[in-house]
Amino acid sequence: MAAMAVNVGRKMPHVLTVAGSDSGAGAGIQADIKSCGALGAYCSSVITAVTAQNTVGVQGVHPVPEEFVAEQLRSVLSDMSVDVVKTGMLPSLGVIKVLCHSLKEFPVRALVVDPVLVSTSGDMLAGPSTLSGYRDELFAMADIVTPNLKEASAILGGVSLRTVADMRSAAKSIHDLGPRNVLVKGGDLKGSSDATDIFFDGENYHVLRGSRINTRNTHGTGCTLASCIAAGLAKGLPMLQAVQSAKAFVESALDYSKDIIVGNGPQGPFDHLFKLDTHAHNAGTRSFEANDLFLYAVTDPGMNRKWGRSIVDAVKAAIEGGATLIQLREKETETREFIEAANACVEICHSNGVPLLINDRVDVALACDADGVHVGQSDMPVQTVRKILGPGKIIGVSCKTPDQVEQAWADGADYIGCGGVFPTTTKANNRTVGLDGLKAVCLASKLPVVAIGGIGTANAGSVVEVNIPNLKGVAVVSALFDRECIATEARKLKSILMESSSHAKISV
Ligand SMILES: Cc1ncc(COP(=O)(O)OP(=O)(O)O)c(N)n1
Ligand SMILES: Cc1ncsc1CCOP(=O)(O)O
Repeated sequence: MAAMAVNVGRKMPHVLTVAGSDSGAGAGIQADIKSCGALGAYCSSVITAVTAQNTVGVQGVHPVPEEFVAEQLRSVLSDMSVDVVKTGMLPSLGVIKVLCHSLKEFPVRALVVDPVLVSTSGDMLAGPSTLSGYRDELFAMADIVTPNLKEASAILGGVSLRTVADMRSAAKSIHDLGPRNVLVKGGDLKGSSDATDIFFDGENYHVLRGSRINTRNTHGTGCTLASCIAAGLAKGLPMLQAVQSAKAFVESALDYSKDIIVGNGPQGPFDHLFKLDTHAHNAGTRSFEANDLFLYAVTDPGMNRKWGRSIVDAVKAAIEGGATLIQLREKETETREFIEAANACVEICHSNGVPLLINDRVDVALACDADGVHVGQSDMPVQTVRKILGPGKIIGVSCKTPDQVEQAWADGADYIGCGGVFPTTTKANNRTVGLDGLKAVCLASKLPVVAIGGIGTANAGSVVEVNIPNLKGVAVVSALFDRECIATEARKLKSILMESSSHAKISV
């Protein structure tokens, strides 16, 4: 709703990265900021060293004086309500001591330690005294430590790590040094055809298998994984889930970026934001804006049959009348026909700058390269949908309660559909939550919300009057598609929404 567009007073999930700058921007601070941004967490940064590096290797390291690291830490931690601190390159024992001191003065919810000792090109990034600083001071404060095989070996005095069984015992030995959880990353395990990591929480081992992506663009993988874990924790995920979704993100990003070319050296960076490879899938997908929810038109095959219209004509008419988002909710349409219609609708929607989502059917969304999917509480879980569709797509989820809203946020949904706000005959056996239920959902949600269920010209104004900033619009089925002229009804509804929101207290 035009007047519901301002987000006031929302606390952002916040990660502070304490790490080195990588001039080539594949790793370090630059990778951390991009990763957190891609996952929807704010990322502040304390720079511990400036490095001169590129895709060939590290040409120079210029540590930042310890007192100035301390000053940066104080600036951020005293002001910005940081949820999670993530560490990368800590170039001296002094910097580790400064960090431990700051974390005691300004405690945070979680500490993620990526023990950066050696760069992927083999260059040393920390001296021997730093290693003792990790072991003797920082690990005891850490919620998770994420060494690769070389780092795990160095931490444990040079033990050789050649098998998954070795990784398990390394995880246990590192856990004995104090961190609550350990992730030993096996990406470099010789002779392994996949990317197996071992997660140990002090009681249970979890073998996390992933695909090995064949690419030179792996620079910054460790920084990215640790930052994604930190972002997940900042968003409220439990540790194992944060690790699993971070691993899935890194795998998708490596796969997406496998053919991009930046620099001439043996190790290239990858694209955290899924934007650079214009030939890859998801390219050109329009990013989600909450105001797209303003007038959300949801199709219905029964209504189209009743009025003798095709799906494509119905969608064209809704867009002509001003719909800002389309969902194909084709419960009874055969898959072949559904995909053909969806392909045509994607073209129409995109040439009009309107995103298109598919209800429930992730396979159809993939087949037609739709902008995303809307799922309900008993459909495919949001985390699974995200894994399949990747981070660039829009995922909406139906929620009736604050608990469901909390889960949707943690799972990485983009918006909430809340309803039925009013009784409806379009969806059978659907519990009505009323305007009070809608308010409760909006107040609990950090995500934008769209109201659905029994909404039309007669009551759209009362929905707008709920007047909570993250309520961004109405989703309607019968008020558009069970009418003689879809475009006319869309225009009427849109002008009511615009008029009512101009009276709402919150201004644009
Ligand atoms: C925008 C929007 N909100 C809610 C729903 C309902 O989805 P779901 O709970 O999956 O129910 P069905 O649509 O599958 O009957 C929706 N489709 N769109
Ligand atoms: C799909 C759905 N989810 C909750 S209510 C509803 C139906 C909305 O249809 P209508 O706008 O015709 O009431």
